[in-house]
Amino acid sequence: MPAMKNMAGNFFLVGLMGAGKTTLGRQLAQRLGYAFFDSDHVICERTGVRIPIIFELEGEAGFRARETAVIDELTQQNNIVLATGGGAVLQQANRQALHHRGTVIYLHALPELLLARTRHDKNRPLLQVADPLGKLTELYHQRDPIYRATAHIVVNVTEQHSLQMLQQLLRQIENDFPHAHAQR
Ligand SMILES: Nc1ncnc2c1ncn2[C@@H]1O[C@H](COP(=O)(O)OP(=O)(O)O)[C@@H](O)[C@H]1O
Ligand SMILES: O=C(O)C1=C[C@@H](OP(=O)(O)O)[C@@H](O)[C@H](O)C1
Ligand SMILES: [Mg+2]
Repeated sequence: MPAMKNMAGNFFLVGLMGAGKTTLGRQLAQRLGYAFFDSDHVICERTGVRIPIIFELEGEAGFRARETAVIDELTQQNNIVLATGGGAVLQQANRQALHHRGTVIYLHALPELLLARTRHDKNRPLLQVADPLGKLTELYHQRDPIYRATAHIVVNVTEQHSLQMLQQLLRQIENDFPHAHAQR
């Protein structure tokens, strides 16, 4: 029953590193006139350090605990767009909060494209390895089924630029959830 799907008016973006969650999320929020949040940015603002430092000092587990707290807090708002970090769906609590408190959009992209978009960035600790394509392929196989199970909408990310991606995303939201942003 689409009209009931997203009473809170929220949109949550999930997907692997480099899919464009942060970029497209900001543009979607601007288009809808919604507030935009990125869970990674909120964590960095609150800790005062970049993500690699959190991984270094507290390990991935420490980062995940902070991520879960921030996602629980942010998803309780209304009329927001939230770009999550790629690993947010690993925690059951996050999957529940995202799925039930808004419309979840999975930006699906293949490892080769994700590599092209992340290869020069040092801010993603999980990809600072000898074989980042191998790592992205491994993460893709682990996480793709989880993203699909959590999402209400799957958008295929291609080489098209972000404004074209936004148009495609808006069309899919309209088609699949014509009432999804009725509270706007
Ligand atoms: N449609 C696009 N076309 C080309 N580059 C893009 C596009 N969307 C995002 N990017 C670039 O890809 C990189 C990863 O995007 P980002 O939004 O940070 O992804 P995520 O938050 O999913 O990890 C950034 O350098 C961004 O500028
Ligand atoms: O996939 C992951 O586990 C991670 C993705 C990152 O966010 P982006 O998906 O925005 O790059 C960031 O949360 C952290 O480096 C861990
Ligand atoms: Mg991001």
